[in-house]
Amino acid sequence: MSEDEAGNALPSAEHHEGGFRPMSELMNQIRSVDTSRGGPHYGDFVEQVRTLMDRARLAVPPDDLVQEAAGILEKLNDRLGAHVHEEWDAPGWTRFDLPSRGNVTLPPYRVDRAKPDGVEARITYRTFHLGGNAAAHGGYVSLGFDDLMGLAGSLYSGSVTRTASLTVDYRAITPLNKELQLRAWGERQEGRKVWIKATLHDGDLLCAEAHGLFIVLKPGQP
Ligand SMILES: CC(C)(COP(=O)(O)OP(=O)(O)OC[C@H]1O[C@@H](n2cnc3c(N)ncnc32)[C@H](O)[C@@H]1OP(=O)(O)O)[C@@H](O)C(=O)NCCC(=O)NCCSC(=O)Cc1ccccc1
Repeated sequence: MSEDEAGNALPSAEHHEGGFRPMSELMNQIRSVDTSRGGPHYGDFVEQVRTLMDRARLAVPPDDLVQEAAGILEKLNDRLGAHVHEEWDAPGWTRFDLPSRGNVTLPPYRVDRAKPDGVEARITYRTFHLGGNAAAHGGYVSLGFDDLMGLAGSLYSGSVTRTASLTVDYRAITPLNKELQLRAWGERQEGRKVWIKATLHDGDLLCAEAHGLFIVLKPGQP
């Protein structure tokens, strides 16, 4: 994707008017959102991109394969570049039928429960998320927390929130390629400030826990 195309992918002024307005529309009118963007095989595409990232993390290919892969990917990126849209039109936030609502940049998760009193999800850190010594990278653990704590913050407060502060305590290594349990819930709210807690478990083992301050956005705030 060229820089021009990347520029086109940024939110337009129209969509930024009212801050996270499309997200709040999504929270309020979840049933009316078009979940078919990207078509019936979009999930296969996301899965192949994820697998490519897994392979890229650990593969040691010979140079002829490196060149072949780079050539194939360059052609594919050129073709995909012709179909880049701005963020609110992309399937990567509306595909609730897919892990992480179709957002390939997030660790894949499935939400089992999302209510004002809390969110429960199953999340899998993959080979791509390797930090070292078979453990997930702490930044990706934090990414999973941020996304699902943001959801918990919005449901708890009934408004769209942004992360102001996020603290993660890493209690045990987070394993890869295994479904883990992530829970996030609101603790209290004072005005626009919403305090959210979260845990990440591998069965009975607490891998990490987090607490964060989320701020309810004012009308028009980006
Ligand atoms: C909006 C805000 C967070 C707050 O600014 P404003 O609106 O101007 O509000 P103001 O500064 O007046 O504060 C209000 C009250 O809060 C307090 N307080 C504030 N901060 C702190 C603190 N750190 N620590 C402690 N307290 C703090 C502050 O003292 C005040 O308290 P007071 O009322 O006097 O008692 C701004 O700093 C910002 O945009 N930061 C960047 C956010 C960003 O980029 N985040 C990452 C991307 S989001 C994401 O990824 C999530 C996501 C997931 C999934 C899907 C979608 C999204």
